Amino acid sequence: MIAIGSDHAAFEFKNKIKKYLAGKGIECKDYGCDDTNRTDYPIYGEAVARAVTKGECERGIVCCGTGVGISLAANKVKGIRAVVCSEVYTAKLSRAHNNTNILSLGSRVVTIERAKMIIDAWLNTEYEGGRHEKRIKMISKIEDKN
Ligand SMILES: O=C[C@H](O)[C@H](O)[C@H](O)COP(=O)(O)O
Repeated sequence: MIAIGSDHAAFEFKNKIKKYLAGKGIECKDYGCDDTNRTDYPIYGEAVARAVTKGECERGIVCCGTGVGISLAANKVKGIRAVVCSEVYTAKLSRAHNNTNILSLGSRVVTIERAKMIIDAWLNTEYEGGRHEKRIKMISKIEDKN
């Protein structure tokens, strides 16, 4: 199950992503927003992040105008590693090396066709572990200092 969320700027974009994932047989749970009325991305970034850390969903996809604000909000939740991507290479490496658990996309930055390619790369790449594990643990330790 993938948790998904957006602000108003990416509402239509999110719906296209949901349709794309449904076509692939991937289930999504939508944490809002529910229309194009202007709203605030931290609400949805946090909601998706908590769905992931609570284990309601395995991973999350969030979207706002640039993908930046909503990823910043998600990254404030302990245990979240959210990445903003506008190309496939970073999406793949963020999984393989950084074990990202939330993908963030900017509806005003990438086309929906590019977003689909980024999503496919991100969903289909496994974390490699090994030498990267120590670094992920170091990130967790930074959280513990807060
Ligand atoms: O990082 C923030 C996002 O790109 C927001 O989607 C954006 O700031 C919303 O802008 P506006 O309220 O002008 O639609």
